[in-house]
Amino acid sequence: QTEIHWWHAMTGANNDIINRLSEEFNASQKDYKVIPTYKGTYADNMNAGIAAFRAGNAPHILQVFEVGTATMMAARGAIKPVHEMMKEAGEKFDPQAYLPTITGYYSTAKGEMLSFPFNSSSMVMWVNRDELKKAGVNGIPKTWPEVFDAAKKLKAAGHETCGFSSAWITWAMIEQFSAWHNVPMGTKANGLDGFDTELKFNSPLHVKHLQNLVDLQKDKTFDYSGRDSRSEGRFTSGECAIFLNSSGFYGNVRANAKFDYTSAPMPYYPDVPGAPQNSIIGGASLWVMGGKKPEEYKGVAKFFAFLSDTDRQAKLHQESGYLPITKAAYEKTKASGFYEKNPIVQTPLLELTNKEPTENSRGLRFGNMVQLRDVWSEEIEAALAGQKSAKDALDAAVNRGNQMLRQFERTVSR
Ligand SMILES: O=P(O)(O)OC[C@H](O)CO
Repeated sequence: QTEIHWWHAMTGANNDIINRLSEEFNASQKDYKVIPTYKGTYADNMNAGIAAFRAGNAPHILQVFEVGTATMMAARGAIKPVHEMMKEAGEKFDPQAYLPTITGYYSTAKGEMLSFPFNSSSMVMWVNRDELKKAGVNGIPKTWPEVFDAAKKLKAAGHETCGFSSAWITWAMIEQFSAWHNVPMGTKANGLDGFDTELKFNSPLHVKHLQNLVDLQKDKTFDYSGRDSRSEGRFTSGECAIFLNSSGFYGNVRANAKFDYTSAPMPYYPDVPGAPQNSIIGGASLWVMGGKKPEEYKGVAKFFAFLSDTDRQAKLHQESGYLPITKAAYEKTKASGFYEKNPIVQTPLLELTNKEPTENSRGLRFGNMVQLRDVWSEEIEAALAGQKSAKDALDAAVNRGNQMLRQFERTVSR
């Protein structure tokens, strides 16, 4: 039996899904055994995979979050392009079967799929309806000013440590925020049209938004929840009744929240013309590592074909809140009337397709993005702590980020 090692970053309900998929695949045939291993956060997992490649013992499959895409693409030799592997393995593979909004992220300009889309998400606003009602908030807030008002009421009604909050601070307040308001995060369609891109997210709108968060942080009407999603339990525990996080949070919400919850589109500023625009995808894809034996690639290809099966995809989407990866899985879910009964799962799809994407909302691809996020978070944290003005923090985030982008450009052109 040929072993296929799969390193991932999924916890809780999503970890259960990874284990189940591996077991099902292993039971479905005798030649290959998929062995999943949890390696920590997305950033930890990616770093572990890259370090292992250098040491000559990389896993076959590495789950990498969307912001690692440019780095993986540039890592020639370290990766085996998925379209190439599927072809060599003779596995049935039709790139047209997958949703283009998702595959576009993971493909070359020529449309060649480099990594396999697995758990794509978008960001939504998770809401605790019971607490909103208790605080006297009528309906679900749609705009940022409405969220701020609701958060003040929640605070007054007993949510002293958290009026509202968000996981993934930069994903929420810079990346998704820019797309949702149709303002550029950077030039060159946010890097999708070339690595020679420059960051632009220190506009008056971005500064105004960060300033609002800084003001509200003072008495915890907004309370910071960190750079990734490790504090998402603040929603399921009931502490924060409004919480921006991935749509892929659904499984954990269902398993842990003991209240009436739902998801709603991200808030927007109503005075911004055209807002809301459309959201962008997040989550992760599966990269196949380079330097493995043909027999091992055959097994990986078989596993990807197994994952693409319509029923399996539909189930994955419906259970996890991640997006359906194939058109067939989406159509099947829609035709079954699932979304009418489970609107929570439809929210990210409605956001992604809210309007035809523009240069500002097709997505993003910045080199060194994992490190960029840390620098941006550091600056936002300084502003939230009152050490810098919102404007200075965003100017610094942009300037430091641009330097890192130039460094990345030099590395890839070598
Ligand atoms: O929680 P996920 O898996 O949807 O990922 C969220 C962000 O896109 C990670 O960069």
